[in-house]
Amino acid sequence: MNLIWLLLRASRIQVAIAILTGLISGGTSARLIALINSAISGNYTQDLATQFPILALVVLVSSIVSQVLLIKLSQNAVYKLRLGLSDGILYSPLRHLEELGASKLLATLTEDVSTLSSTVYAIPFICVDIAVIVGCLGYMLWLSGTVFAFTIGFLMMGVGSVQILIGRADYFLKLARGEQDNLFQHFRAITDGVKELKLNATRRQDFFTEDLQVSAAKSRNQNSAALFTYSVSTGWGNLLFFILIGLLLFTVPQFISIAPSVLSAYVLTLTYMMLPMQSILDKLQQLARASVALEKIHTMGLSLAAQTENNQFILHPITHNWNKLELEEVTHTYRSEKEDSKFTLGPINLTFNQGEVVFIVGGNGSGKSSLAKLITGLYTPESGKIRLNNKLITDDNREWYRQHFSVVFSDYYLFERITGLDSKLAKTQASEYLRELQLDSKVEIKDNKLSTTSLSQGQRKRLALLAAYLENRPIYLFDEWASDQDPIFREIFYKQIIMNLKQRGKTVIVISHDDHFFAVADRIIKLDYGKIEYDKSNRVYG
Ligand SMILES: Nc1ncnc2c1ncn2[C@@H]1O[C@H](COP(=O)(O)OP(=O)(O)OP(=O)(O)O)[C@@H](O)[C@H]1O
Repeated sequence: MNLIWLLLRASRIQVAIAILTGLISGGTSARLIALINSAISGNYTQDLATQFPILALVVLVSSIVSQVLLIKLSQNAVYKLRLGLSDGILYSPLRHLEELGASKLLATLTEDVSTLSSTVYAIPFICVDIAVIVGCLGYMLWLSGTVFAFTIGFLMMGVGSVQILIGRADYFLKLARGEQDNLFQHFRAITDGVKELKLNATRRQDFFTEDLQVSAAKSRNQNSAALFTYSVSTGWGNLLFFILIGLLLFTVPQFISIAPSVLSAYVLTLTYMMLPMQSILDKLQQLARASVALEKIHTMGLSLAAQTENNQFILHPITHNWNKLELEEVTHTYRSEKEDSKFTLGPINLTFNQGEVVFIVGGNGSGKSSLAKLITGLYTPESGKIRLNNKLITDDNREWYRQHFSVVFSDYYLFERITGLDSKLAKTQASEYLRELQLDSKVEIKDNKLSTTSLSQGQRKRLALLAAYLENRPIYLFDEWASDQDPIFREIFYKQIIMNLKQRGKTVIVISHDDHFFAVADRIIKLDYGKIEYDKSNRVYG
């Protein structure tokens, strides 16, 4: 049913027209059958001969119009679905996405979306099939109420029994879809961990036989069980038609008197109905896969339409001249299944001022990167408040707040498109920094795009730095940027880039383990097990 909503959301009027033309096609098909039946029963007239091509043409035109409309609608629905789901992911809270994990998100974006696309494509055909069946049922009712009551009673029992089989098949499909997430995780291990797997034959063997093979076999068995049950239900559905025809021919006439013309019309109509019935039964498994996919998207909390985070930032320009950014009793907790292994960052009380260079230091796992996500608004504080220039940051303005930051995370992503190259000055600066970062012989910026991103890790990180630099935001945050750079670039980073940003009035927050360069900082904040150990001015050294 949710699938029908997908179509309805695309355009109600077009759906209504498509259904109407579908019904015309179904009704005319039934009229055509009645005509054929009349002709076979010896009531041949010139009138029937004239009606025949006209009715055939109406069936053709109405079914084509209905299908064309529904195909357009379904393709539009797929288009909206793809964009909606990507939007749903982009506007889901970061923590929620981290908890879901990349493999589940990828499985949904590829597997579930393609399942839904192929099913939505089948809906037009199902609609026309249903219209033909409705038309045929209408004709049978008109032929004889008593025989119709028997037929419909039998068909309902038949549909009930087919439904039980389909329910069982759906159960296997759900299991198979669950296993698909594990398979995707293993596929990621193959692509991301190929070096480690190549280097260690035992690990490769164990991974292959105990993880990948087990998961692939489960997926195969569950899919086979589902497909097997579906084929049984399709076969059973077809058999029921023959049983019905047999009962009408040989048993029912013994209890109810049926005119031979009615009987032959029934048999002819039922035989005609078998084709659309079979086609619907065949497509049921596609529909079931689609509802599993939709349920999966739903339970992942990835809404297809509703945006979970507010994005009204466009309405308000960002504040380039600000005085202070305050974190007041801010906390964030990573919960795990074991309550004793949870990690709590905070309560954190910090104030950042414009034009300050602040270093955040601390041991591995002390909470530096998590604090960076809280400061930049990527994590919503569980408790406590964040204020920018005394303005409280809430769900309504968090998107706007985030636009104040330019960040290079330790697990950064390098986009080809560079923003902030609008002025001539920015373009000159970009070329200067490309030269200084020794990237000018490797990379060019053309039409605001980097000519390549296939570079060494260190070079890619230098490009990420350049991209962030050019964004020209009021606050910069670098998470262990210099960790994999050679001494020359460390020097350029700490002594030129950071200083240049400071001179431009930017606030620079640097997460660093480079104690050689601590003198660059105006202030040093040390974290220990999620708490601030100290927050002290560094000016005496500077
Ligand atoms: N995605 C996550 N899911 C669950 N727990 C997490 C996650 N990220 C971090 N943690 C927990 O939070 C703690 C702090 O991690 P964080 O990455 O903030 O530390 P860090 O100081 O930046 O460490 P490092 O110097 O190694 O980068 C970790 O010890 C871990 O227990």
